[in-house]
Order: sequence, then C-alpha cells, then structure tokens
Amino acid sequence: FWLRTPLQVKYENQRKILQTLTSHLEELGIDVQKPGGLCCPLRPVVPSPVVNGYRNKSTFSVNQGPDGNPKTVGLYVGTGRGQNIVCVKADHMENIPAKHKHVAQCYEEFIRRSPLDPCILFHKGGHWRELVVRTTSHGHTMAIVTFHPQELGQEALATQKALLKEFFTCGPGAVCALTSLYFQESTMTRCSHEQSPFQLLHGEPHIFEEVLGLKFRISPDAFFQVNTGGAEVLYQAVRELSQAGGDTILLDICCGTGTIGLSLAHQVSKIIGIEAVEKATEDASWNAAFNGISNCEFHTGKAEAVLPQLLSSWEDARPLVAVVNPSRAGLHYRVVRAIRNCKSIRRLLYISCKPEGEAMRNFLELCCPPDPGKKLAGEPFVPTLAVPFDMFPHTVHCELVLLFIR
Ligand SMILES: C[S@@+](CC[C@H](N)C(=O)[O-])C[C@H]1O[C@@H](n2cnc3c(N)ncnc32)[C@H](O)[C@@H]1O
Repeated sequence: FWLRTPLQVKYENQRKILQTLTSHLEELGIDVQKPGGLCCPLRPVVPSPVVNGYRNKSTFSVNQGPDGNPKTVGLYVGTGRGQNIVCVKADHMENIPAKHKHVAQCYEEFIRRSPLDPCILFHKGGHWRELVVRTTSHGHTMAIVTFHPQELGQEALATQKALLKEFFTCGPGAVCALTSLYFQESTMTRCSHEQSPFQLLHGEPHIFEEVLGLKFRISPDAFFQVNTGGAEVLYQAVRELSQAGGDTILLDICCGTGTIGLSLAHQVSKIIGIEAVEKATEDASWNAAFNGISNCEFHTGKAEAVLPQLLSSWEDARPLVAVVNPSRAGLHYRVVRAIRNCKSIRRLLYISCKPEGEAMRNFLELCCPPDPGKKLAGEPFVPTLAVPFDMFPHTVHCELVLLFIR
C-alpha cells in the first residue's frame, strides 16, 4: 500500500490540468510537442518554505455554530444549496496562524456581548458580519470588521464603532495588540473601498511586509499573496524565468502592490504596472519610492482598458516581457488580444492560482492560430514550461507559472 505525499497529489493534479490544455490545443489543430504526453515540460511542485500557519490573511464568517449559537465566528462547513451550513471555529485549521484564531475568538466574544444581532441573511436583518485578519512578519496585525448598517442612523453607528474600538483597545480584545482596526459598512457580500470606505477606528492605516529585502506597504483592500515565504520563492522563480536583462521593459499586469515588478526592478530597464484597485496602485507607488526604485510607473484601471491603449502605439525597441497574475476570473479577452497583437512581446509568464478555470480560456486565446474575425493578428504563443508552486499547503491548490514564448 503506497501513500502519496501532498506534493505528489498536487503534481498529479497539475499534470491533469496540463493534459487538458494539451487536448484543447490539439482540438485547435495546434501541433504540440509532447514530452511525457504534455504540451510542455512540467517541473516538480516547488515546496513552500512554511507549511503550518503560513496564512497572512484569514477571513472568518459569522453564522450559526454546531451548538446552534448564531454568533459563532469561524469557517463554513456545508453548502447553501444543501441548506446545511454551519460555522465552525477555525482552531483545527493547520494553515491559519494562532494569532488569527485569537483575534477571531475575541471578535466572537465581542459580538456575543453585543445586543445587536449577527447579519446572516441580508433580508433577515442583523448587523455583525465577517472579520478579516491580516498579519505580517513585522508582527503587525490588521483586523477589518464588516457591519451591515440596516436602518441604523449615524449616531447609533457611531456608538457601535466606539464599542468595537473600546473592546479591542482597552477591553478584553486589547490582548490582540491590533496595529490597525478597520470598520466597513457593507450591504453586499463584498464592497470595494470606493463602494463603502474602510474606516480606520484605531491605529495605523497600513501594515508593512518584507519580501526579498524590499518593504511593502499594504492597504486593507490591497491584494497580497497569502503565503509570504511562498511568494518569495515564486518571485525568485519569476525573476529567472523572465530572463529579463538590463534593457528589458517588464509589464506587470494585475500588479497589486507592485511586488513582482519591484522585486525585478533592479535588473531591468523599466517596470510598467497595471492594477484595478486604486489603493493597491497607491501602495505600489509608495513602495517604489520607499525602496528607492524610480524606473517604474503604475497605472490604475482595468487592464482591459489600460493595456490596449498603452500597446497600440508601442514603438519602444527594447525587449518587452509580460508577467500576468490575474485573479480567478482570468484576463479579459481585450488584454490577451493586446498582448498577442503587440509584436514586441516574445515572452510571457502567466501566473495563476486556478489554471483549470478561466485561465484555461486565456491559454487557448494566447496559443490559437490568428483569427481575423476576433482581430487576433499576432503570432501565437507556445507553452514552453510549467512550474507549480505549493503556495497553499493543506489545500489541493497550487500557484502555476506557465511560460509562453513566440
Ligand atoms: C492574484 S492578484 C496578484 C497581485 C500581484 N501580482 C501580487 O503578486 O501581489 C490579482 C490582482 O489583479 C487585480 N485585478 C483584478 N482584475 C483586474 C483587472 N481587470 N485589471 C487590472 N487588475 C485587476 C486585483 O485587484 C489583484 O490585485
């Protein structure tokens, strides 16, 4: 009887994803090289330097616990469709650090003391909603509490904010030693800062993290890889795979706080970052300045709006390398088309946390034959190497880097 290690299981999953890509490419009539039956070599899964308690961000829900208490702070088990959702405490989770569990425990104590109800189903009323905890290796802790205002007026809201602040600064929650306490009024599942601002109730507006010797400022709504040690390993590999030299311009598409581009800035001519979340690009610009990096520019906006314009009149003769790292929704077709139609881009790194999802559509759009009907004129890309990273130990997921060249 042979038990496979978690990394072997993950490797098998990634191989299946590459097999699917290979089959789709063949269906498109593309003659793919097949070392080991795949369209490109698949390297072994790169391990995470930290396996337990690696998460720097955890999201805790509020719902009914196994004992029926509706003010339970934890993680969902069950499904909405099965109508059997229960909220269980996160104590058993190996990937969540003790600090996050402690803040969740304190928040639970706070809402159990509060006369206000939890908001479980929007139409049934209630107020207290999810808690996000972010920590950094500097020992910083940011807590973000989401609250449904329902019919409460400004005065009643101010009272609740004051009580929450008091609990975490001078009450039982003070043991959490929060660096920042944010409050967001939210009438939806998720709200951006623009839709409903993150209100700082206490402490510093940002937390700070170090990655590959650079210091990064992180706003409450800015993305940051959840496994900082894993991110360092990933970014080092991106450095090598990009083969970016002193005259290269690097496009960092979906750049978040600028981590990828800034960690490569010293070895290239220029970094151009594009990111939809305004606070994240503000962080990126601050991060560049703080770390003394001046060969970069960051554009706020959706990549599908910014990139086509940027590349349509591209005349710079310097080599252009693209790194794309979109969220699960993948890249908009206009982004792929702009990349394909820009002849200067010969090398592209696609980093995906869900390569079997929407990213698969992007891979095919990058590699399919030119299609005048879809205004895809440029030469197709060819998948050349796949490297999975164990960014999320204790889960089935990997971060996959696919290198495309043409
Ligand atoms: C997986 S994160 C990667 C961030 C960054 N590369 C990093 O390693 O920290 C994806 C980022 O894409 C941004 N994003 C999502 N949709 C976008 C779009 N249409 N255009 C530009 N950025 C987008 C998100 O806000 C998020 O910061």
